[in-house]
Amino acid sequence: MAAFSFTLTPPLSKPSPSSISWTLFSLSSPTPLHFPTKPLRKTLVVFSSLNAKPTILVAEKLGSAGIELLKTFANVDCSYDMTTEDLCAKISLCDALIVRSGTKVTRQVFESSAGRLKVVGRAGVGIDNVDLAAATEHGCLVVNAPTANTIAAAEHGIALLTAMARNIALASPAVKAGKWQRSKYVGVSLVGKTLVLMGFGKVGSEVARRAKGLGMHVIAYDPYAPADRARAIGVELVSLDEAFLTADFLSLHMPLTANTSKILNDYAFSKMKKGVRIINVARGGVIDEEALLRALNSGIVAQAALDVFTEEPPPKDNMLVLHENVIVTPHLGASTFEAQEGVAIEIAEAVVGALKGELAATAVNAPMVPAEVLAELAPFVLLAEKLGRLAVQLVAGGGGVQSVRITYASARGPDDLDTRLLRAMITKGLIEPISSVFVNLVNADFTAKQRGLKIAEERIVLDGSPEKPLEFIQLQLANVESKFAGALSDLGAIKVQGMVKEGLPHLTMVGSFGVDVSLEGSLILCKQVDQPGIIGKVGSILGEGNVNVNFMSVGRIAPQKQAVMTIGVDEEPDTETLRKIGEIKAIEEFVFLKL
Ligand SMILES: NC(=O)C1=CN([C@@H]2O[C@H](COP(=O)(O)OP(=O)(O)OC[C@H]3O[C@@H](n4cnc5c(N)ncnc54)[C@H](O)[C@@H]3O)[C@@H](O)[C@H]2O)C=CC1
Ligand SMILES: O=C(O)C(=O)COP(=O)(O)O
Repeated sequence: MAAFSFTLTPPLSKPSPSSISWTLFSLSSPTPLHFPTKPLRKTLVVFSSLNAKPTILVAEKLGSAGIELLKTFANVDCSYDMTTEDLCAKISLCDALIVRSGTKVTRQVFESSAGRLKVVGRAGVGIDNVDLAAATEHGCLVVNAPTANTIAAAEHGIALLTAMARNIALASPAVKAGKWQRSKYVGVSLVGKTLVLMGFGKVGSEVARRAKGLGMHVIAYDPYAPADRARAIGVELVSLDEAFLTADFLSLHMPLTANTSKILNDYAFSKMKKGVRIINVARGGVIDEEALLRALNSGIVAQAALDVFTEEPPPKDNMLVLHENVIVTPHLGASTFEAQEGVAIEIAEAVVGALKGELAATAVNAPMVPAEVLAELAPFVLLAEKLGRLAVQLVAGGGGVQSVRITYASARGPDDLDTRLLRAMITKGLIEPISSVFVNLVNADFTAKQRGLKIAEERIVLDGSPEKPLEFIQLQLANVESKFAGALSDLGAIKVQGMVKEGLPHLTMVGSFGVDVSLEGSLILCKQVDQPGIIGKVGSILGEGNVNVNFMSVGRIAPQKQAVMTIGVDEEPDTETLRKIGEIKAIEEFVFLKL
């Protein structure tokens, strides 16, 4: 992110519903808008504060190092053990919320925030307690802390595995109660036994390393895991059926999703060897708990060690918890001092970064755009938004746009250009001027879909330097009428095209007319019959109206034929000035556009 700085400035487009607003990648221009200028230092503004510091609500216990870090940037409200009602009541006063697994961040929470909540930080891995669809619809970024508790979770998995195999959890209270029952607590050995890992991601891999050290034969079921990573650790990836058929111990390390929900069910247990032992430090919901109870009672499952439950805390009469062959812990996987300090710092950095405008590397509901891609795309990001704003203002009537065709011309191969950011900004430009919706990278595709805006993207590979990510961007809006007929292409679509020159966005084509104007301030487009004196007349009228002209350019089909004049202006002309321009005889049509 070295090429960017982040400033706190008012949003460009419209007032925010709260003191903090998300104006993703709007440009705040630190120099007066005169043309030509030197390239500006771009400032990406994601959140712009109109007044005080942002407020971050920490809803569950977080390591002190993380709290201290948050306090350097924001007002921090640590309110633990809130009811849903308490949370909903507070949330409209908060810009960010940090939770662990104990808080359900439901649609109701996002609705109650009334647009103020911009970041939810999950201080841990699993985000199954956050309604991601609702977050995205509300333009709220969700970030997590996916790495700092990996080892703790893996160590807890191994602790449960060994404690279960040697009956430690049962034997210990018995001894404390004065019972010396050595034959009752004879265990099973681990060496040479097959451990199946369901899910071979960060935690699964760390469990594998440790289990191999215990002499176990480790295999894994994970259709998405890279085979070379498994090979490097000496783990074979197997099919689901093979996993069920061969396991002596089966340990779960997958996220809870629609696909993994109740993946251990009656069918799965029916395939397993009699006497299999189950460990779950992932999520309660990946096991059909009633099916597990049946399998324990029938003897298919000899023992289970559970850290997580479908309902947490589980009800007091939960038959699994009370089962004599089940050992349990209260969701302790991530609960080591070291992991909690690490997670707290990881999430604090992610949340503060997101509030400052950095694209979080751990964003869960937004595309992750690497910093180097972001750096080179920055001027094009601005161009994309400006072209969108310009194109939609050329549409006649308030019906908006139903479809947009975006053409990216580049000397790079089609696979070497990440357009998600550009698409999001074009969507922002097309939608924001005609609605009250704030569009950002999180909700752009959702907002477009919701408004029935179809986006078609195409790439043209041009000769040129692949150093530059793009030569030009072109937008075409089909099936719309235009308030400026000169903006229509031969096929009747509104067409605008632009490129980046010296780091600044430029408009280079309107309809079939080549133009060249820096996309700053506002713009007047005039269509006229090409003849001497027009530029002077328009210039004088604007001068009389105290409107500073920063640039003029004329694009014509041929001498004495029709031409389009683009005039960049710093101030908005009053109606009288615009009326006078319209009265110039040779001018056939004109339009004033705010960028
Ligand atoms: N008990 C606790 O306190 C803790 C629990 N966890 C949980 O452990 C689980 C794993 O965490 P990480 O390893 O950090 O996540 P990860 O994302 O690194 O790994 C998850 C793995 O599951 C795999 N997977 C996804 N869908 C699958 C499917 N249908 N079948 C098989 N594999 C599938 C993925 O390909 C991935 O390799 C998560 O559920 C997380 O919430 C993590 C930390 C602490
Ligand atoms: O990181 C995870 O997925 C966990 O399950 C840890 O949960 P916790 O933060 O301890 O409530």
